[in-house]
Amino acid sequence: MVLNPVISKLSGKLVVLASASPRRLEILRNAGLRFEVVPSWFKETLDKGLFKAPHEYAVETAKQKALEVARRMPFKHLKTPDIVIGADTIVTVDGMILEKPVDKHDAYRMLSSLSGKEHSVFTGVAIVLCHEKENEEVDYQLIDFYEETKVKFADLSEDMLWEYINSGEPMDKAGGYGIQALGGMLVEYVHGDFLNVVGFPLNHFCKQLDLIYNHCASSSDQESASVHVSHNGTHTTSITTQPPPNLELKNQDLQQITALMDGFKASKALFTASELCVFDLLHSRPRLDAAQVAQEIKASVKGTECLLEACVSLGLLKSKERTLQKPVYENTDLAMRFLRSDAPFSLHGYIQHCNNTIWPLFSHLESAVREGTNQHEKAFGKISKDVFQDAYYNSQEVKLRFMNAMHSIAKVTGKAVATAFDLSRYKTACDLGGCTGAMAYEFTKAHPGLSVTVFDLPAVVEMSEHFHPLQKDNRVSFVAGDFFKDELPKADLYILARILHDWPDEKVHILLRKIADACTPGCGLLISEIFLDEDRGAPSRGLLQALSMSEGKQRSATEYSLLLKSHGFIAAHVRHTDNFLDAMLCIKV
Ligand SMILES: O=c1[nH]cc([C@@H]2O[C@H](COP(=O)(O)OP(=O)(O)OP(=O)(O)O)[C@@H](O)[C@H]2O)c(=O)[nH]1
Repeated sequence: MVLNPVISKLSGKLVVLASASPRRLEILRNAGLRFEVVPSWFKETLDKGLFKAPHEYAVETAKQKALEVARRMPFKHLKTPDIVIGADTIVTVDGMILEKPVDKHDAYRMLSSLSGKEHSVFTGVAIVLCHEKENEEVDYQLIDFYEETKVKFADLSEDMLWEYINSGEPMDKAGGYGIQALGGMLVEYVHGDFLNVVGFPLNHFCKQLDLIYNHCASSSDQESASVHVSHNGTHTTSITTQPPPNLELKNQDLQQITALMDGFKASKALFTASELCVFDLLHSRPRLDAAQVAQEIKASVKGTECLLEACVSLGLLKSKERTLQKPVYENTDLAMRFLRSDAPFSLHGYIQHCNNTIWPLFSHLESAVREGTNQHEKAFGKISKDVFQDAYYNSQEVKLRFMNAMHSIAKVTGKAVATAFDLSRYKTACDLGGCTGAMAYEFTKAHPGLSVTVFDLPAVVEMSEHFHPLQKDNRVSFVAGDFFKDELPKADLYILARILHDWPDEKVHILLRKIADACTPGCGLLISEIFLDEDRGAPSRGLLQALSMSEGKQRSATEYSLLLKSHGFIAAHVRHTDNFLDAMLCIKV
């Protein structure tokens, strides 16, 4: 017989069936398996609402039944089994999970819900492989799978129902019937494994043993395997071999955790070097040693030495050893391009903002999470009602720092956003909240026929000329106003770059309504944001940024397009730019 070699693989092993079901015992005995029966004490009380699909509930119950026996045996039976098998059978109909009826009325409820309909029978199976270690501890490797069989019942009259219930057969059976006995008379057809309905999917079990013992997952194999077998058009069987709980210390995992734990130290080292203008100094005077750098930045030699060495380890500086002399330092290419304050793509302004604004907010993250509120008061000693009003109408220093931060991000991201779409049909654009105009200049550079009006708060427009490029472009102009309150300049393309994430949906609707009112059909609206993946699992840049945001939230491209759609904008294209920001072009219909 074809399957016998698989069953024979278990000979000589202590196999335990963790089940009180006489049907399971019979099915496995008939297959020639030799085993002990130790019924599980696990109470079948898992919360069904916690499972996405019914089979997950059956599999989890099977696992718990088998694990309970595997863990109990070494203590109560003073022997460790090699293999423990657990199973759980359920019936599903109309979104309900039916187990064994608790009384005759429950049996009536179940059987009448099955009458004249097709239902599914799922049996979840768990195989626990026990590995005894030298110190007498036991490792458990868990393999689980499930099988689905479809069964159709004939129409059942009340008389038939009660006659069957009064036979006593339904009481210890999932769904209230035993297909192998009187219950077989109620059934019109069965699609799939008959024994699965009775309580144990023997064929699938043997295939799984074959996988374990003859193919990939030997009992000592710690790797996971996943195999999906499709039997026929009516049902699909899944086999999932899962790794045991991983008790081994893997260096790669440890490195991942350490990198996360140390992440803040790396950020702070970068912020400090940037704040102390180390990268600017080493740009104008490369190859200084630690004492020379310390003197220039007015810091201690010891502290500077540590900071420089840390920057070398982070790839921001290079050190050159000199025989019998102290090492000297210079910027790496990365520092030259992004960290010196006069570099074309300098992030210096944004780094200062991170250090002075984001860092203090993050140091109160625990309170922010507990309270769900902005931690401005704790971090800066005063309540914040509106981050922008605070940033712009606070001290001159704070305002400049904030504008610098926005400017550096816009310079780094501007080209990718400006060139994401063909905008040749637009002649006039309005960059709402366009701050220093850095993004607007990228748009006019990329689109020769386009003029851009930057619309921002009066305090911003007043300062914006400090940031204008040397070669001024008269296609960029500035208008002062509040986009929530004032009339928007007329344009056939509106740009919202890094604006919407700062606001809750209510405010986004106010702004979009104003833009929609200013638009004629065919006008464009270009939004640029970090678009979260649709399952909101990434990118972490966006998700981490959300932790310190006051009122706003990060959204996926679909979430943005739904907001826009409600104001008559159809999302025409979405571009993931690989830069800081993604972009979406919408058209007013
Ligand atoms: O057609 C049939 N359908 C179902 C059965 C039997 O129903 C029970 C299902 O219950 P469960 O999976 O919880 O298993 P228990 O009997 O409680 O035993 P455990 O100790 O393993 O929890 C099962 O016995 C099926 O065989 C049937 O006989 N015919």
